[in-house]
Amino acid sequence: ASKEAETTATQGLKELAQHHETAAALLQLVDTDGAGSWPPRTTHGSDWPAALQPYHEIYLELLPLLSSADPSLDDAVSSEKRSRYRELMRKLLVARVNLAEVEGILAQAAAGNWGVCSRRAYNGFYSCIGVSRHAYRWAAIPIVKVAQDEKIVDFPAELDIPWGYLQKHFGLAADSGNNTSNVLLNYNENGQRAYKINHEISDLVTSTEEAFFRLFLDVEVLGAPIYTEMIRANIAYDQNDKEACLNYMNNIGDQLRNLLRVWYQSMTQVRVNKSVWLRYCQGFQGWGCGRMVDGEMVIYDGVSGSHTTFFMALDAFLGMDQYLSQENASRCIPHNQRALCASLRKHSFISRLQAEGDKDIVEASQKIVNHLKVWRSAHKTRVMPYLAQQAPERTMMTAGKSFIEPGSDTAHLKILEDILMGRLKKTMALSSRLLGIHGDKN
Ligand code: HEM
Repeated sequence: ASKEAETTATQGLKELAQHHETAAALLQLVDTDGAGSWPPRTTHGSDWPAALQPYHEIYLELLPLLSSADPSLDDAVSSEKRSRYRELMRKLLVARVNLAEVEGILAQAAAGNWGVCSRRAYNGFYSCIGVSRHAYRWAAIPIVKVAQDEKIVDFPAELDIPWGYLQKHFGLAADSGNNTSNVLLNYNENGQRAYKINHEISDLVTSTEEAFFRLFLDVEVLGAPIYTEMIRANIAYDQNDKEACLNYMNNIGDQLRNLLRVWYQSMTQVRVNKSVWLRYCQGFQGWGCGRMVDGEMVIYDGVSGSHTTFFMALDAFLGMDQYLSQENASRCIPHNQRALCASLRKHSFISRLQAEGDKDIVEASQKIVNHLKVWRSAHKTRVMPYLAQQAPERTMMTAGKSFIEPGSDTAHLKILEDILMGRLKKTMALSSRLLGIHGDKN
């Protein structure tokens, strides 16, 4: 979108924010975390304050060492490779990063002084540190057993101290990166991804990596206008303007169909290849290590598709409960995204729909829920084979579930399938409830 169009969009939102809490929550997200737009605006590297730039350079310099075409099955070889990568990263960080200056910039931003570092640069820096932490944690792609067995990782201060500021700023608590840091903020406004994870392994790995991560951006690009329609639908329903509400609900249905079409077209074997996804895209985004917090060992999960802002917001708009546990949400979802969803959930009118007077809105809601139901069913069917791929150098671990509990791979896959099935069933129940409203009337 042109700058002018974005300004108009923000202006429209400002107007709405005076009337409704949901709009105020979206405006807060767009203005601050989004640096004035959604998906969030970012810059990487050269537009940053000079003191932050070494991080960008170091990640890119070490990128060729991260992934390999032939992961070893020998623990000693893997350990040696990991130590080499980590030592090199530590050495470069110590040599080039002036931590006091970096802290100075982050402290200024924390105090609201954005003159020293634009929000777009701050966003890009969050991505760089998030991805660099994952690189340090694994030090190799594909990830290997010896690294999975490591439950406490001693990060360099250069990666820990900025992370503390960044996590505090965005309002979340995990040691690991999340979908916002590692995926969304990794793209600049031209759709270029700054921190790739595989370097010249094969065309298949490159194209799979590109297509897979790009889908999360595409969902947010297509989801952004839907947030405003949801808010307008809420306002119209609260004002008893049923005709306007119906229009907005129909718009949501149409736009959702388009968004999901992109998802269905992208999550295919041609674009996201099963033979390389698990080893070359997924493992790195996992985490599975942690630290002692108040005398208890806390293990963090890594980046999961379940962090996708759009699906969280849609569930909230429909009045569904949150997929993530409160604990996981507070670890992995930035505060302003959680606040938007909480507000959409609080103002959801779906459970208030009546047979008398709301028939058309009920129908429009049903269409939306049906789209979501079909997506949940497709997601479940399509993704399970990706998780079942062979990766002898590692044990099973999805990004969203670290699997610290023992069990066979089949048992673990069953746990995941059950989780997805549970969510599908809840969506089906909502669909039936909406159908029941008609049933009562007829
Ligand atoms: C190969 C690709 C994928 C695999 C193997 C996969 C796997 C999974 C698994 C195992 C879960 C449940 C555990 C957890 O919470 O992490 C999950 C949940 C979820 N995933 Fe995916 N996923 C894939 C792609 C995607 C994409 C591209 C999106 C969205 C752009 C997405 C969105 C979600 C959402 C929203 C949930 C929460 C459950 C729900 O709302 O039904 N996933 N995924």
